[in-house]
Amino acid sequence: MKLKERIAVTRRGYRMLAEYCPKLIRTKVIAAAAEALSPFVTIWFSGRIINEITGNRDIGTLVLLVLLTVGLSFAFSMISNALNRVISEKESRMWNNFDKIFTDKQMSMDFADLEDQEIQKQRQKVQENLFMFGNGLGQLIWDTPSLVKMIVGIVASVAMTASLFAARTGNAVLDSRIWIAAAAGIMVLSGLIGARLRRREEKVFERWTDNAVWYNRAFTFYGYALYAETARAKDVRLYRQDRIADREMAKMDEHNRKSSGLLRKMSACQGLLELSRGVCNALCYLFVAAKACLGAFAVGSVVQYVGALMELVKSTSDLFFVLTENKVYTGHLKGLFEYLDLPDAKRQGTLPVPEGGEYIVEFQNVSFHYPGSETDVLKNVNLTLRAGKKQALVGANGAGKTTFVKLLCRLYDPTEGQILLNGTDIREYDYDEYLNLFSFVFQDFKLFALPLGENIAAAETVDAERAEDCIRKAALYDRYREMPDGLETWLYHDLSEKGVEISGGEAQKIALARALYKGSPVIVLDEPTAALDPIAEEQVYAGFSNTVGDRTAVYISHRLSSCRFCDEITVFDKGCIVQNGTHEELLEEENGKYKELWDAQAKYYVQS
Ligand SMILES: Nc1ncnc2c1ncn2[C@@H]1O[C@H](COP(=O)(O)OP(=O)(O)OP(=O)(O)O)[C@@H](O)[C@H]1O
Repeated sequence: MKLKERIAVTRRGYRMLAEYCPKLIRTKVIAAAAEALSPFVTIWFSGRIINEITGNRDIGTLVLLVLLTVGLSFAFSMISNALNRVISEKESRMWNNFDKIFTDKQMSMDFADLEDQEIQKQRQKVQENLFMFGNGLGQLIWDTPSLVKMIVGIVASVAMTASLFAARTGNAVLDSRIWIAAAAGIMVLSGLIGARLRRREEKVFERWTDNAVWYNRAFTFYGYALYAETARAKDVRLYRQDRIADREMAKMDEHNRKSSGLLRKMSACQGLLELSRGVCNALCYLFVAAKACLGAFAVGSVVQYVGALMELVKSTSDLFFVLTENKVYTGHLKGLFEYLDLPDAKRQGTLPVPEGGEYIVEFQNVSFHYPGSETDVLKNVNLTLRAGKKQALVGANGAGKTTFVKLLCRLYDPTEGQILLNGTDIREYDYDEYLNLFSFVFQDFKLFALPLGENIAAAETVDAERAEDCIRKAALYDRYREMPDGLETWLYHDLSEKGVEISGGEAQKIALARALYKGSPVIVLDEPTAALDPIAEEQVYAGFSNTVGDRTAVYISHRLSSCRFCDEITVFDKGCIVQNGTHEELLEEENGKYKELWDAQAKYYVQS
């Protein structure tokens, strides 16, 4: 990456940190500057105290020096403690804040992208890099204060060692100015070695993480999700799927064994870096000791010079390291930004949805295939949903009914043709406003481990009267009355010990109540009564017209008898619409698909 781009990426990283972790970097920078200055105070005053003891031995000066040393160290440590408290409080929220970056993106990204394997791999890689290793934003947070420490360290140690080179011993070799250049050269060299090793380390790391992405995902699934999630744990026990999990975990052990070789290489790099620093330190010691032996300065100054030179070696080598690190973390940040910048096609529309009035949705020659597949699951579909119309969609499994609904709510866009709302392509409307027109109950709906009322209102504030009305319409009232805390009753035990477990049918009724509560002009129900017992189903249908009122309703069901109340029934077969009409009209079509489906079901209800 070119320097200009690295600067731009780093700046964007700082902007993102300011947005998601406000004031964290600023506080860390101040704490780092205080921390960096603190050892120099001790080094400088220690030198002065030793010189005083070995020189004038003036008690007053000694007491003053000791008091200043202790007082300043105390002041620095108080400042550090106060700042560190603020930092740890902010850092404790940091990972949650990072998590929010990903949840924000996942909420706004196109639904189709959530299923796209490549995009999911991309997300997993940047997420694991950040959360497992702190790469990218984490490095930026840690490296910025380190950079400040180094700069302060270099400036302070140069200031404290300047007199070392000026001090005369009378020996031409030791007094030569060449030592300044030599010291600078050795430090730069040590820094360059450090930087080179860091690049090597990063290359090894890259190879390791490339392989690790899949294994981490598999590890979470086979090592945790399979056993911990009750929905899966049941089947795992009944079908002994733990044996498959054991086999896959054994493969992962093999991968980890290979990775440990790479990790060994990484620690070898670290060892070499320490060695180069050690050599530099030894040379510094020799130089200062030689000058002191020849009487260039008092013993106390040895402490000052050695301490300051060591800080200089460390800071210079760290500075190179951090500058190299910038190449590394800007690479990780770039990966993060590429993921965050994936276009959200659904959110390009800006037209406001007309308020009130009648909504007519029209599918015009719509065909669709899922991302990554070439097979059209909807083929040239034409259908109009008029305001107030009760529309049923029926057909065999896999005929394309749910896919039709997914296009209606723009989880996906048609691959051919268009969908119009009051004559305008739905892609032109503001996405959130468009979605507000619909209430959905999908087959695979999900409720949350939250109070019942919040589940129904999909919000923290619940209109109790309205919620209870919807509960009644969804035939849940009897069960609701048994719930210990009414609308405050928590569902499931995940987050509350007092939570109630609910059956599949009860969950479906709650999902139905949630759709009714939203009160949108169009309600879409994908097999809303599949899990209901016959009496509850009858209750829902008996009140259905009343419930739906003059709203448009799209209704998918395999129980054809429950579609009879609809104004129009559309029959799907292999992605095409093959019939349209009322129940009676469709039954008259002797060789029609509808009659075939109807007869297949009806024979079980006819007494023999
Ligand atoms: N996310 C997906 N990716 C790829 N193909 C999919 C996806 N979802 C569904 N399909 C395929 O699209 C076809 C239509 O599925 P759809 O769920 O629309 O049928 P359906 O009529 O609602 O069926 P059912 O009555 O079983 O609910 C099926 O062949 C299915 O395998």
